[in-house]
Amino acid sequence: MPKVENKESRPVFGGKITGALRVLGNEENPGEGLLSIGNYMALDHSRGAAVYLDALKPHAILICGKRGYGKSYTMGCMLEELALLEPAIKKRLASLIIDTMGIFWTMNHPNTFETQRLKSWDLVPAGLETEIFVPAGKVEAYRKRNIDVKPFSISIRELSGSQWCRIFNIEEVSPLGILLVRAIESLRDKGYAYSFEEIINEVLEDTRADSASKGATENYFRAVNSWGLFSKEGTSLSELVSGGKTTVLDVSTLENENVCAAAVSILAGRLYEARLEARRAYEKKLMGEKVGEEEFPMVWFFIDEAHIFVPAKTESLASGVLINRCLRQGRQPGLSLILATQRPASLHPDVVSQSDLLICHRLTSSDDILALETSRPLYMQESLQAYLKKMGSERGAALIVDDHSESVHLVRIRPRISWHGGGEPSALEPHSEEISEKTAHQLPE
Ligand SMILES: Nc1ncnc2c1ncn2[C@@H]1O[C@H](COP(=O)(O)OP(=O)(O)OP(=O)(O)O)[C@@H](O)[C@H]1O
Repeated sequence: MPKVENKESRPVFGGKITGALRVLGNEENPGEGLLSIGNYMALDHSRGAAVYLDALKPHAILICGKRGYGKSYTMGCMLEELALLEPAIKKRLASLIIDTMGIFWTMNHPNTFETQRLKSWDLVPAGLETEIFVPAGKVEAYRKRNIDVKPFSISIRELSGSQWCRIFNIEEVSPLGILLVRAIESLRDKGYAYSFEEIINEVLEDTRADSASKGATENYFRAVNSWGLFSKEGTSLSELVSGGKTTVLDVSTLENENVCAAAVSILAGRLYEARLEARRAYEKKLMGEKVGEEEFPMVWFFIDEAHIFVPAKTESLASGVLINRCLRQGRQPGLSLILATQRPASLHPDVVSQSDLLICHRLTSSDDILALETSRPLYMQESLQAYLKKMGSERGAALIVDDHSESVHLVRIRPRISWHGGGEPSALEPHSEEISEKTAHQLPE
């Protein structure tokens, strides 16, 4: 990775800068742990100096933009760059992406579709070592399509009675809700893992509930069982996340948004706890104490379709942990949160105000622009709308607002080296050159 001491790399749009700008996200970065995300784009749209993001410190990053202008592509570039870091830094970091659209499994394959474009950037197609997890009950369906996946499940006992009520959209004070909460809390009190069968038995044995509520509860849990996301023990965090690893958790088969939010909430809570523990161990090590265990890595937690998990006007099952722990307190334990959305106006306002880096692709809806404008940093000299107008409509172009150097940058995100699975399908046949490139590196059927 080249060392960046580039005096040319000043932001196109000015802003307050002290000395030469080096790396976005950390003014003190010594030229290591850099994510090469693209190049400056001059106002005449010619290519300028390279742009890097800092990966040494934890960050809260919001990526936004209207449909099809590069959000998931940019997240893919960041995942690639984290996977390509120098070994000494890479082993202390881990990437985990919640893939709501089922498009990141393709990262194992080289991007032979854009070989020519990559060449113009001095890049070559390359697949990345990625582990893909899917709900345990869906593993066979993926394997039948020749997609190599691992099973993921959440322990049933991680969810409280009131969380189950949210998942089923049941009022906690209804007869059904009361029965459900009573059964779950009684099982949780026993302190061991339990299955759906044990929940159903607990419900059926409840002497205070009516038979209609019992029957309905039984039906709900039988339906949940068929989603294949829950099990008695659940997948351990260390299986999912470890130093140097890129993990994709594909939740695209889960149709129930509340369940996705519950899964994210549990994972985010566990990541936060694990990092707090790692941080304590690190401090002890600094104080000279012997600490045996391998350190849990600093995690870069990526979430696509973030408006589902941290909505503006209501609370999802994941809102609390994402906002209060990951966003507000995540920096201290070393947890980075990267959220992407098409609809900033539908996001909780704290996401915008707590993000230290905003990567904004094309946006045209006035609601969305206003949502970002409302927490517009004072150092922005023009309105966001004016900046976006200058940026134009090129896919992959992005405005980056960096709270660290208090500056605004116009950047063209680099092409992906690994296969991007989120492109729009076209009714036209691919160009003949693309076909020949593709058949030379055929993707599995
Ligand atoms: N940096 C880039 N360089 C070149 N092409 C890009 C770039 N970013 C995006 N594109 C093109 O735009 C297409 C759409 O990008 P992407 O899939 O990231 O959209 P999105 O913003 O995530 O859309 P959605 O909101 O629908 O998920 C890509 O398939 C690719 O062809």
